[in-house]
Amino acid sequence: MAQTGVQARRSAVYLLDQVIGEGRLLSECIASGALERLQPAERATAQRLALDTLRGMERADRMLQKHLQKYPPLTVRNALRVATVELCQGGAAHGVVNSAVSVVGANKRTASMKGLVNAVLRKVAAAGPEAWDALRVPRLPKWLREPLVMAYGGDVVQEIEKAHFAGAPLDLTAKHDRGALHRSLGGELLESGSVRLEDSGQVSTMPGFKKGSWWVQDAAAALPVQVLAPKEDEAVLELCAAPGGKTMQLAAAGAKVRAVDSNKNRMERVRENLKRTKLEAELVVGDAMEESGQWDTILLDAPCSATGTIRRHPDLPFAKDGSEFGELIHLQSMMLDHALDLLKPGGRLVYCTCSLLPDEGEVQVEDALARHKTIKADIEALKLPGIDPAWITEEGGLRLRPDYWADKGGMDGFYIACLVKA
Ligand SMILES: C[S@@+](CC[C@H](N)C(=O)[O-])C[C@H]1O[C@@H](n2cnc3c(N)ncnc32)[C@H](O)[C@@H]1O
Repeated sequence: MAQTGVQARRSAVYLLDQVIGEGRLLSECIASGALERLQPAERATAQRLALDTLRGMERADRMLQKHLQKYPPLTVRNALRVATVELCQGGAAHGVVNSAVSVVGANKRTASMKGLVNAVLRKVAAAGPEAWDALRVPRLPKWLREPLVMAYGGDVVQEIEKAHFAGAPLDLTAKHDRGALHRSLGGELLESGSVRLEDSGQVSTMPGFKKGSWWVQDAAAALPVQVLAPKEDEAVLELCAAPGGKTMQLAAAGAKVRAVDSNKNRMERVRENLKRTKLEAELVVGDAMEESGQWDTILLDAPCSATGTIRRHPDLPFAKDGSEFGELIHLQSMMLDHALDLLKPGGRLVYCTCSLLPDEGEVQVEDALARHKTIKADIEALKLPGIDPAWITEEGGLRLRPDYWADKGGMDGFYIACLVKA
């Protein structure tokens, strides 16, 4: 058994311990150096194993519970989960079981459980992918499932869960020429303009990445700037800009962008992204609530629960419990009020969140329209190629869900509204 496989699995188990035990997001763990000591290939394997295990956690636990009389410590449970997902997704039993035994054996506190791990995983391997496939699609935790069932109904939530379980393809936004990007990388050119790839490999080694001809951006996340439709040389205030996917779209369209974000580290990523793509914007590290002046065109991509991105971030339902969402919802309404105050008469503002919760989308805009009598929702701006008019909501926003475009590989959950001042 290759030592590299053991390293990657050990790191995957560590990531799961952090997410489930400490409530940390994978992105935070990785940014703080959790995978730093691994070679690039091991790092990719560790991340893939952690993501696959989080997506399949409910099934893995159901497979394992038959063979466990009581729950072992979290690290051992996570080693069992990683191995179960690998086995049930076709991994070779001998290598997977031996690696899991090595991972557990390498830790003094868990070494005594090597025998248990070996015995349980051999039974899981015998049950195999058939038993796995017969289990239901993993469900969201109750704290998130309940409000979504209230909003969309149980059948839709099951479809959303299917999309979460399937994961997400890789969507790219072209700096200028989407046709050329499609010809160079293949995949599918979506009606909305994104190029969608199924199996990409390492992003930074793909043709055109170093030259800055494109960037990674979910097809749904690329829509708010299309709704705003900035013109060449138009001045745009972009509130909450980092890591800069929308900043690059605005700048590529020729807009003069003032991009504001309060997080210095995240703003560094905007700077790097602009440098790679050779695009320009004025970058401001600061609080959106302290912006002043009057603008014709504003984009507000407010901080939110990010529950629309679970296909890519299956750690979110495990790391969070919804307790901080109330604060975010309050911040969103304050930011929306402030941004509307910064809007000149006749100006337009696009408000968006990558959330599935109506409290962060439909309800925010409905309430803002009630508070600001001079503001109207512009429904025409939402009618973009690839967008079903049935997705336009009562108050005049656009609700996007992971179960939409199911035959094409889905999209992130998003809410977008275009508000104009009389
Ligand atoms: C949804 S993300 C923005 C994503 C970004 N627009 C993009 O497309 O890449 C929300 C951002 O809001 C920022 N943020 C949170 N509170 C803020 C505040 N009070 N002022 C400015 N930015 C804030 C966060 O740092 C985070 O980068």
